[in-house]
Amino acid sequence: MQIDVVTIFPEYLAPLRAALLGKAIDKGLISVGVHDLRDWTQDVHKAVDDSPYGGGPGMVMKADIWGPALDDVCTDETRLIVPTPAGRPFSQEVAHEYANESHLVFACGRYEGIDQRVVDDAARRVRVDEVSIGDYVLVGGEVAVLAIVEAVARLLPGVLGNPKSHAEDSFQDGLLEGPSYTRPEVWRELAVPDVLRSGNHKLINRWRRDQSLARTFERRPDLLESLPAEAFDKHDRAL
Ligand SMILES: Nc1ncccc1[N+](=O)[O-]
Repeated sequence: MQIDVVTIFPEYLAPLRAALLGKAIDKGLISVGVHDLRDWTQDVHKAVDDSPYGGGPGMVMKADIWGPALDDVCTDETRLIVPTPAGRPFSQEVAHEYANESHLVFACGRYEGIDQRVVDDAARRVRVDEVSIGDYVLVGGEVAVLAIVEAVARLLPGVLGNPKSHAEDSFQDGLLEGPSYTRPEVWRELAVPDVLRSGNHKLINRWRRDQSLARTFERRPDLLESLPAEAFDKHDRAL
């Protein structure tokens, strides 16, 4: 998978090459290009923004800078992703969608966003997604790109050591993951739940499912409501 990021803060994307992603890049599973938007400016001040039509606070990033940058970076295969608080919610399901793509381009907006015509024009040639990683306002899209790329990259075959670990991911079965434990057996007088040391895998799986349902019910009842009835077995319903 080829990932390209266009940003005015290329150094913000340095963590992409660290740790898990660094290994994926070394293995050739992912190649990452980070491009400085200012390379497409023509003026001596390298201006990338201007005041908004219609007035209002802040600055808007210019279409006549973004357009040429995306023309150079995007191909016919590109899925263009624009992180914005006004976007559709990013989720594990969307991460799986993106993991099937061959070329992701991320446009990082700063200030009050990017002139809408950039998205409208790009949509004539490539698939464009405006996505949000949460209902809060960051200063720019770079942090969202780091989050999205990490969520996508870990789904790629060969990136994670143990491919089975996706199966236990939170949200994989639509529920939150329950609690985990490891040695020592007792720590500050807190003992690991006996069932986990019983070796009875049927009981262990049942206990884990109950913990997952209870945690989801308590913290994210919305996830339970969005699951179809057949997602629950008769034991679940008895809870
Ligand atoms: N929440 C956000 N704030 C600023 C830019 C992008 C954002 N997002 O969620 O993708």
